[in-house]
Amino acid sequence: MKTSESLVPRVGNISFLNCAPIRWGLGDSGALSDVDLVSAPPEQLATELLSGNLDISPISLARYLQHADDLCLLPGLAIGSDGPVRSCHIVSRGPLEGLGGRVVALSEASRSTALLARMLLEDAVGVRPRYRTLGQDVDAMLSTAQAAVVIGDDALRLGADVPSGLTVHDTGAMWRSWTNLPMVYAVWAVRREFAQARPDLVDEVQEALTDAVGRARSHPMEVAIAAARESRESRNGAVDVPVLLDYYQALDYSLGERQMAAIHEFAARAFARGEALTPVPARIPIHEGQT
Ligand SMILES: C=C(OC1C=C(C(=O)O)C=C[C@H]1O)C(=O)O
Repeated sequence: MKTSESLVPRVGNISFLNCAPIRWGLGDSGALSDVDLVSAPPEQLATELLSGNLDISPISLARYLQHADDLCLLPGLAIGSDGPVRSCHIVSRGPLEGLGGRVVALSEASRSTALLARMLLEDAVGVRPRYRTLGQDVDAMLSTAQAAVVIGDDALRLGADVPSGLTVHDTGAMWRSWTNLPMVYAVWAVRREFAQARPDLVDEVQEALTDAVGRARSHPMEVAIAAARESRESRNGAVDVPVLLDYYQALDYSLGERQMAAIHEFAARAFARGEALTPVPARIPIHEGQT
């Protein structure tokens, strides 16, 4: 990728293992030197993008749908799964059917999975729990709640080694059996102003990210080894290579027709429940913002 003029785009990257393949791919191609890559948890990236400190970033689908007027979708890229996702779970002490009137703790790190879990519990399982939003610490969450909704590396670790007495319900699998659709947890978004001012840079970043995903897909073992190393260096604890190989098989970074249909379905179901978000996100992504 070669950036035009001197402007270096400020690009977000989720600091979880779900984006380790993209970090690996950007490093492999050398594109890392053409962008100012900012790694942080998803909610922090959303704040930075919406306040103008980032130009392009992954953002939880729920947040994107709340701010669709200010953002454009970057075509072709998302974080989702067609079935189990392995890192977005409802963790419970007993069956989900028993959660009526009980407390379910929602991780403050999540917007999409938190909303999805509420939809699944109320509209698919048919229970009405009470919710409390807490910092993502599974032990602390489960000390005051009957179930917890968790995402990212903590959830991945938990699903790979389930503590006794707990059941892990994968929200990707639940959404798939409810709707027959893949789930899109996050999309890449561009500030509308930036998309209008620098469509050339948006295209370059989009190409670099797509290329990174392709490179990572062709080197699964190298990616899993690099991600395992990354996890050992983080304060949260190691994730083993076989777990990561499975994880990257489950994760889908594409945003095609089926994923767009899934976004519409998610938005429509959430809107019908009274959520403050746009029910029909722009179907034609980026260049629509330039009219
Ligand atoms: C698959 C994941 O995708 C994500 C889930 C998000 C959410 O629930 O709001 C937000 C961004 C992504 O990190 C994950 O975090 O495990």
